[in-house]
Amino acid sequence: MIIAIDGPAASGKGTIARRLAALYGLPHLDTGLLYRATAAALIGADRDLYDESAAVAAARGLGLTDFDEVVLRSREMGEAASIVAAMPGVRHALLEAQRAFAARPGGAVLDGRDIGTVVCPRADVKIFVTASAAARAQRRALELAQRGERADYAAILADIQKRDARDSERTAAPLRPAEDAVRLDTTPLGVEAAVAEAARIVESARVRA
Ligand SMILES: Nc1ncnc2c1ncn2[C@@H]1O[C@H](COP(=O)(O)OP(=O)(O)O)[C@@H](O)[C@H]1O
Ligand SMILES: Nc1ccn([C@@H]2O[C@H](COP(=O)(O)OP(=O)(O)O)[C@@H](O)[C@H]2O)c(=O)n1
Repeated sequence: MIIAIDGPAASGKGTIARRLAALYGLPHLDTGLLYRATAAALIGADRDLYDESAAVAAARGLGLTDFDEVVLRSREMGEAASIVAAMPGVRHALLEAQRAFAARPGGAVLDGRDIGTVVCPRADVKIFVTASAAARAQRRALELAQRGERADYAAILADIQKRDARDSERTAAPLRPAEDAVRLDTTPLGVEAAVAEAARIVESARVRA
């Protein structure tokens, strides 16, 4: 079974994807880390983030496991990731590895922006996770504060809105729900309720299959 989870920044898609993967015994790929790692490689090599050929080379050089999540999950890296993610060459360089991950025997759970639309258009289950920008900014502020990163709510809200706009308005694989995705608004839901609702969506897709 392939489960595709998409949605905007800090909507809770990673949390839901990890929990569904554990529930169904499936491997999980957080595809945002690929774009974050591409950006981190450019920054580490002191290259311009808008240099598409350097970004493509960085994307091609990535493994799927060599991630330092402490560095990659910073605010700065989220913003940098969305710059390189708008480049068609970068998306193309990362596509095959994501599809190969999804094609593992037994299936997989992938989360990102274009899993249901581009990476796995034939996924068995597609969930598009949303939440209000205010709820997402609050969650991300709490997450960053827990990790010891300075977390100014207003700045995080502005970051999220800018990144949502860049991700939705780009021409290469923009953030949007697949036509056959089920939408899950987690604004009023805690983690447990959101995961339970996502599991219910998976179960009803399995009944239909
Ligand atoms: N339904 C929820 N209610 C409250 N907090 C949540 C919920 N879902 C996720 N979180 C928290 O919000 C933050 C962002 O969630 P995450 O799953 O990483 O989002 P995304 O992968 O969409 O960026 C994390 O700290 C997570 O624990
Ligand atoms: N499948 C994906 C995953 C992430 N991305 C890009 O990578 C950035 C970081 O993604 P992420 O999922 O790690 O970010 P959060 O939603 O966790 O804040 C996004 O803002 C997108 O620009 C993408 O374009 N396609």
